Amino acid sequence: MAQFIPRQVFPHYGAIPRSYFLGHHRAGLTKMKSMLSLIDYVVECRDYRAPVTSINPMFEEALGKIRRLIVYTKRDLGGILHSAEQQSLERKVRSFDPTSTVFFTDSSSRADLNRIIRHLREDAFAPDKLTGCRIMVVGMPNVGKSTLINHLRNHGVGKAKALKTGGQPGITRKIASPVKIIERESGSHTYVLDTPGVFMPYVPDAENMLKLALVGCVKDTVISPVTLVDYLLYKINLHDPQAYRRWSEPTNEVIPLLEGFARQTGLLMKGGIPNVDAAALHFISKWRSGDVGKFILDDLDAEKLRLENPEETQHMSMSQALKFERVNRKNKSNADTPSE
Ligand SMILES: Nc1nc2c(ncn2[C@@H]2O[C@H](COP(=O)(O)OP(=O)(O)OP(=O)(O)O)[C@@H](O)[C@H]2O)c(=O)[nH]1
Repeated sequence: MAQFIPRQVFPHYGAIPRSYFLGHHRAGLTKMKSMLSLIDYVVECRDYRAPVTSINPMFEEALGKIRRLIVYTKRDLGGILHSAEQQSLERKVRSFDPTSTVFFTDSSSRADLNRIIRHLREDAFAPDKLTGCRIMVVGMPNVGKSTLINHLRNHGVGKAKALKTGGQPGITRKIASPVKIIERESGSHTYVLDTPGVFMPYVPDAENMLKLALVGCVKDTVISPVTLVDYLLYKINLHDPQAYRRWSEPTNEVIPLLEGFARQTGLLMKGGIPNVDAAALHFISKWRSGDVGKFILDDLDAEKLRLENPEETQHMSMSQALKFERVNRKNKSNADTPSE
C-alpha cells in the first residue's frame, strides 16, 4: 500500500467567520472592569489544548496590574499525563510568561487542585482582614472556569458544587455571587467570583478561530462542523494518523471519513444516507473527550518565534479590536437592510 502523506498545509481558511463577541461578553467585560476596585486577585483560565490561542488579550488591557495566577485547564485532554512529552510542553508554555505563576490542571485530579489551593492560601490575601480576599476567575467561554471554582470549593471547604457547568459556551452569563474556597482562623476567608466567558471582538487569524471552535470556546453552530473536522483531521494526521483507525484508514479526505464514521456509528438519514453533519458533530465531541488522540492544537515553537518577532504578529489592542467589531456590525446591518 502507498505510504500515507498528511497534508502539510490546511487549504480551507477562506470563509471562516472571525468573530464571536456576544452582548453578554461585552457587558461582562464592562462589569468586570467596574468591579476591579473590589478584587484582590485574578485567576485567568486558558485551555491547555490551545495554550497560546486561548489567551484573550482583552484581559491584559482590562485587568491591569492586579495580582494574577494563570491556570491551564483540561490538562487531561492535551497529552499523556506525566509523560516526558507533556513535561517538555509545560516547560515551553511556562517560558512564554516567565514572570507569572502558572498551573496546569485536570479537574478530576486532587493533586492538581490541592496545589492551587495551597498556592492561593499563601499568595491570595486581602489588605482588609474583615472582608477577606476576593478572587475573580476570568477566561474565554467554556474553558472550565465554573468547573474549576466548584472543585476548588469542594477541595478547599468540603462544600458541594455551587455553579452550573456545561459542554457549550455561555452557561455563565453574569458575574456570580462570591463562593468561599478557603477558610482562615483569622476570619479573613477567600472568596471566588465566577464571570461570563469573554471572547475577543475579532480573531485576525482564521486558523485560530478554528482552534477556538474546536476546543469549545465558540458555539458549535458558528462554523460548519464539517470544516472543523476537516481542520481536526489535518491536525490529527500530523500528530498520529492511526488515531481514528477504528473507522478509517489514514486519509486526507474529510467527507469519505465522515460517511464511514456515520455508517459505523448509526448516524443515517432516510434511505440509509450518512448524516455527515451529525457525524461531524459526533466526531468533534469524541475528540473533545479525548477519544481521538490527545494533543494540543498550537504549534509552540512557531508561537515562540511569533512572540519573539512581535512586528510580524497580528496583535490588536482592545480598542482596535472593538473598533473593528463596530465596523463589522455596521457593515452587517447595512447588508441586512433591504435596498429600496
Ligand atoms: N476533561 C476535562 N473537562 C473539563 C475540565 N474542566 C472543565 N471541563 C469541562 O469543560 C466544560 C466547560 O466547563 P465550564 O466550567 O462550564 O466552563 P466555563 O468556562 O465556566 O464556561 P462559560 O459559562 O462559557 O464561561 C464542561 O463540560 C466541563 O465538564 C478538565 O479539567 N478536564
